[in-house]
Amino acid sequence: MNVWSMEWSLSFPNFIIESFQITQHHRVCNPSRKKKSPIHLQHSFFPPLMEVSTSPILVQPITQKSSAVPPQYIQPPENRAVKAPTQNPSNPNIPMIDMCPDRNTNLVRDEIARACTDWGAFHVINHGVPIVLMDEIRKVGSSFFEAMPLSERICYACDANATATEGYGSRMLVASDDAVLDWRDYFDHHTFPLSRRLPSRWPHSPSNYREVVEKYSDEMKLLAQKILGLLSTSLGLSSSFIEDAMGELYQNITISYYPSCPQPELTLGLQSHSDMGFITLLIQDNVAGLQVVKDAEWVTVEPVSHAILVILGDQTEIITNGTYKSCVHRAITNANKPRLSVAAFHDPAKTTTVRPAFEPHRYHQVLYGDYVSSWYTKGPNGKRNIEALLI
Ligand SMILES: O=C(O)CCC(=O)C(=O)O
Ligand SMILES: [Fe+2]
Repeated sequence: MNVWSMEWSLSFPNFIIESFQITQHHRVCNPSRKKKSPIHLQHSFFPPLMEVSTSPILVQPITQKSSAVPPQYIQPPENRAVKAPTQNPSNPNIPMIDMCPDRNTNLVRDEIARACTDWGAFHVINHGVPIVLMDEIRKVGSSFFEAMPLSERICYACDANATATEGYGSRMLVASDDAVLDWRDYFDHHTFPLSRRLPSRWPHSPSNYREVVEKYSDEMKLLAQKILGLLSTSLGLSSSFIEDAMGELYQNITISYYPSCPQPELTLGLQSHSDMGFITLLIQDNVAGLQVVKDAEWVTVEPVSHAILVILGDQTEIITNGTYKSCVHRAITNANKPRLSVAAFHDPAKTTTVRPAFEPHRYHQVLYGDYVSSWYTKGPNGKRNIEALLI
């Protein structure tokens, strides 16, 4: 047993029992089979400490048990979020682009080009995605985390020993056992190609959960294709250039839930990173927490309920030869309210090689599968992975 687990066991003995039960529940419940009652496992024995020396699996149960942040969630001082000045003229709001079909396409394209050059991220409105659908996915997502009992939620736990598996978890970005943990739980859905889409693995409740995620996934794919077309033409490429280079589109939808945190000054909801793929389309609830880097400063992306945030990923930086940079972002925590976001990631197949569209190449070409493996083994740490490809 390491020192950390000893301290943990002294300060949080109830939680140790509970985290062990979570692991056990995961093994016995399968949402597609008849539900088994977890009751028979509860308090059946006190687990030996050796077996529970790993970190807790989920964040949400900690917040219900403790007023202190466990040591594994404490960020080193250089990574902590210092409060941004409320009004800072060098920190303007992220660009807002009106995609209304009545607008002149050249104008929209120019605005997108400027936003991609200056920020690597921008809000879109009048994007064509029904606002009711955006509200519905936020609603079914928060119902999963807040209305479904933990004993049922845990039936959907992802495989904690593999990376990027579908389901309910907390450790997507964690590269090693001694990495600082994110103050976030999530549900990850595999949605495209359709052969990966298995709604029976998604939450059964509320009753419209699966239908809403499917519809939302279809809408996000259409919007992603539209935006990739505009990115391509804004660089003088044919409108299908990036989509063709991407090949078969892989889409994951991650609903992130950031519980309120007793010591937000010590933690991060999600560490600083850029997304691996081409573009991410993100919506948030009305609780601020997402921050992006602009001119070496962290800027908060204020929630706009009907807007969708477009975040450029590393493959877009590679294919545009660095004309458009991927956006470094993170999520901070707060002491008062949980926060929810829904991210739709659009990536190539792992067998696709991505290379710059312009000469001379400033980045090495990369097999996307290799890029993903390096991201998961080294961890994101801002832009470390893409910088390794610079020529
Ligand atoms: O929750 C957010 O606002 C950010 C989520 C995110 O960056 C991610 O999942 O990659
Ligand atoms: Fe991200």
